[in-house]
Amino acid sequence: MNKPTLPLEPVESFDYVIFGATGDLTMRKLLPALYRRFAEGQVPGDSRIVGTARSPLDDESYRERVRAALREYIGADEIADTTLNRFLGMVHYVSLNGADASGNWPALASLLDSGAGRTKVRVFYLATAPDLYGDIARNVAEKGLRSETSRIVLEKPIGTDLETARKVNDGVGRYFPEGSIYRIDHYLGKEAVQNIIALRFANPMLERMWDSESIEYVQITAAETVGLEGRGGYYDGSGALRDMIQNHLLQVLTVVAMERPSSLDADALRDEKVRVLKALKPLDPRNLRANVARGQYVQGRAGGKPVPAYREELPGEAPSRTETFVALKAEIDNPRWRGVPFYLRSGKRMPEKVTEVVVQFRAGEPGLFGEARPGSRLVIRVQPDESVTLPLFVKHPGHGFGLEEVDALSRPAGPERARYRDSYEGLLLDAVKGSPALFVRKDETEAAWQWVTPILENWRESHEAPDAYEAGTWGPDSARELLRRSGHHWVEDAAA
Ligand SMILES: NC(=O)C1=CN([C@@H]2O[C@H](COP(=O)(O)OP(=O)(O)OC[C@H]3O[C@@H](n4cnc5c(N)ncnc54)[C@H](OP(=O)(O)O)[C@@H]3O)[C@@H](O)[C@H]2O)C=CC1
Ligand SMILES: O=C1O[C@H](COP(=O)(O)O)[C@@H](O)[C@H](O)[C@H]1O
Repeated sequence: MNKPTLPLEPVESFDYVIFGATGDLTMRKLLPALYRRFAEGQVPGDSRIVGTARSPLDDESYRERVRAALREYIGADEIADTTLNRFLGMVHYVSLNGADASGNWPALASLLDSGAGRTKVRVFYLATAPDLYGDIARNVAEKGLRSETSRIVLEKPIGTDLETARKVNDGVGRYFPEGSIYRIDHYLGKEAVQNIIALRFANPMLERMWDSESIEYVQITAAETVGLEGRGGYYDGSGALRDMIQNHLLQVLTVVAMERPSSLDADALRDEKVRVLKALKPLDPRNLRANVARGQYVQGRAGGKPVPAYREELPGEAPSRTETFVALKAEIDNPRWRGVPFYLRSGKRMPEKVTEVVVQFRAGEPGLFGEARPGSRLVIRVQPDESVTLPLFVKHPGHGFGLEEVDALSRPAGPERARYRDSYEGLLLDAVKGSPALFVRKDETEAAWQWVTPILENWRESHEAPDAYEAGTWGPDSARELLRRSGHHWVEDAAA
């Protein structure tokens, strides 16, 4: 068997232009990802990273910020001074209001066109508020910055509901063809999420059992221990449904539920994913509580320490109805999945940081070995550690037919297995390579919003507050009730 390795060949030289270059996302995720790829030899030294934002900085002062950020967000033992200095040599800064046509575009254009600039791959990465995306795309195009090989990467969120998502998509789509628009969802960059595709379609045994006849329900959980982390301004206008479910968890659901694609090409994959999103059964707004639980954390504990309530973490005194937890029951109305609940949940201030997919197979018949054996449970752990487990019953060694459970499928992954430490690393280079398979197509985003928007509207109109849950717990009782009604329970309750 060949040992699987990630291709680490260098990509071709590029210019990465980041809008929002002084922001948290750029400093915490984008630049560390580019640095690591550079340090491991994938980024040619004549590439350039051009930061833009309104702050009046020059190359040197911006480089100092980048240096500090890399030291903060990448472990000191991972940074060699010589490598860091070479990386910083690739970094430039142009002070620019991306939404303003009279901004300093000539300076950016002349920097990009200098040297071999026009022949390089050019990636525009939009890491500002999304309501600026249309204006930035227009200015990039009208100021002549788009080249033959340009791509534009859009950070989430693409809008805050269906209408605003369409506005963002149409705004950018006026200046860039869909084939060059890369909507990033960092969950698709996670090794274990990609592995679901391999597990499902490289194992005929699993592939044949992957339907309502064999599977009783699926749970997809993304739990975080953190609270607001200073992002209250953004989060309070968003909430867990927009922040995690509409994008990341629905993307994971598409990978779990899609039909076999005709190939691994971007459009073949995305055609199948969008079919799943379009087959999601609309939730009945008159009976929403039967299918959706939402919560907001109150004081409790995290990491063994007392932590404040969500409302206390927000600036100002105003009460908030923003949900920090959502659990919902989705159904996919197609022949493969009809009648199989897909339980999705995500929350802040949960007892542990864990993202996993649990596929619960149906129970067996009673008889030969006494009572009916519970159905097997395939657990695909995405993070913090990556693993795939499928316990099966075997005969206990010795006389008689006592049974015991053993792990039939197990792929524990220590850090040594994961070549990319962060999912942005692979995705940022995929944009350079012109490989959009792990990015979200316009119709996918809009189909996801189409399904989610009525829930948001219902919450807005109902004026009901989210259910309280103590920080450090698995969410409000309503989340457990949601499954209990169908005779199911969350995986941690099953283990208790
Ligand atoms: N932070 C995170 O972990 C994540 C963030 N996101 C999303 O990414 C986007 C950026 O987030 P984040 O970095 O946290 O936000 P920040 O507020 O930290 O940064 C915003 C950036 O945009 C720049 N900016 C604002 N207005 C303009 C303008 N008119 N022209 C050019 N630049 C401008 C700001 O710089 P200046 O003021 O100097 O212009 C700053 O660099 C948001 O949409 C967010 O929702 C998505 C996933 C995770
Ligand atoms: O997009 C987001 O994701 C993070 C969680 O990402 P993960 O890779 O750590 O699971 C979440 O904290 C943040 O609120 C959200 O905007």
